[in-house]
Amino acid sequence: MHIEQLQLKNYRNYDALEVSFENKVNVILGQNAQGKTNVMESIYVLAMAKSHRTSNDKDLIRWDEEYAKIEGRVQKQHGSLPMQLIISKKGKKAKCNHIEQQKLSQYVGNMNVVMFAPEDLHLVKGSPQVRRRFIDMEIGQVSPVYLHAINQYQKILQQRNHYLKLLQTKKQTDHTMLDILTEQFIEMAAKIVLKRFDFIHLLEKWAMPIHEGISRGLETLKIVYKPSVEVSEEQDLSKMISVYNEKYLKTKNREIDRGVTMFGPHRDDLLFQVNGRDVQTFGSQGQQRTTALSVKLAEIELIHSEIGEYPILLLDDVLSELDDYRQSHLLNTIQGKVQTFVTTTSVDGIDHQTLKEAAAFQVEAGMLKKIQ
Ligand SMILES: Nc1ncnc2c1ncn2[C@@H]1O[C@H](COP(=O)(O)OP(=O)(O)OP(=O)(O)O)[C@@H](O)[C@H]1O
Repeated sequence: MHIEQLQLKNYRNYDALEVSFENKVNVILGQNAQGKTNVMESIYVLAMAKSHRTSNDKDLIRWDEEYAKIEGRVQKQHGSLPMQLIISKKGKKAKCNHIEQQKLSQYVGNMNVVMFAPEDLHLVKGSPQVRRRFIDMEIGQVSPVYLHAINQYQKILQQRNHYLKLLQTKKQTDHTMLDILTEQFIEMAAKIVLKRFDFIHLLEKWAMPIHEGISRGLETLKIVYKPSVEVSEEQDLSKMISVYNEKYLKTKNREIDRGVTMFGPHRDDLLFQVNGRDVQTFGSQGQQRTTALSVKLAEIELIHSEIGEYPILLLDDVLSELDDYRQSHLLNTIQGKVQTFVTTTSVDGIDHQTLKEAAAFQVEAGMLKKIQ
């Protein structure tokens, strides 16, 4: 799939923008703080209804304005798909094919993107929260059911935490409500973790050969899902639920003491191993970069295998961060099959045929113009 046209209104430092892109590599050139990342972010937000760099939607609205609007026309195998997202201080409204979507979980997934930005290096060395967010966003793109489950889980988790606080502060003494909430919580937890096991399995399947290629056959990548409870990939839903129930009984008193939920997918993590060792702890900078790059490239293939179309790739400020070999590997992989956006302050040092044939745009103070 590819985005043919993008329109912005009051988005970050863009007052109004209307631009057509090409179904190949689109290079967005500009000095610092001119609006390169903002364009990339707007494409990401149009697809995911969430930013990759802020959890506060209001940040996306141009200062002193009431709302921001992103519109795009996405060309897919089965035709053209207009997408629209309006972000106001009251919330978000999403339209797909001119029809308002009641649930954002139904909207997300119609347009698929993979973003690779400097922050993605945190995927390996950052906190578990970064990796959980990555898993949820990526599964959500290919499975609206999962996105819905995650939203439900967050709601139950909040209610459960609230009730645990009441028990902790003795404003409540009856445990019946906690048992009811826990039953719902555990069912959602088990469903989410089952889906995550499947996803990680697939991601590893795609990432392993890619990583081997980038490391010239020297490194074997493994991706391991680390649950906060002793559940495993081999278990079915009912077995998992019983493992969670045992955990609940064991930790119930401590949870009440602390007033917070102490187990569940919101506490799980992901481990990347190269040649049997944890990359986060033992990996060199280079190995961490290769791992992040392999995972991103694997995501592209995974989305393609799940939905039958390649997603749009957004490379924000990362190309110049990669050495020549990794740069070439990346550009060779996407060449001719993935619509790609690349931001950079200068094309010096990026010497690849794909970029020489790219469409180029110049950004200056929130204005974007095609230059070639
Ligand atoms: N809500 C907003 N309203 C108006 N301007 C904003 C808003 N949010 C950010 N900006 C401004 O947008 C400008 C451009 O930001 P952007 O992150 O796109 O820069 P960039 O071109 O990617 O730069 P760099 O190369 O340094 O990453 C910044 O000057 C910032 O102050």
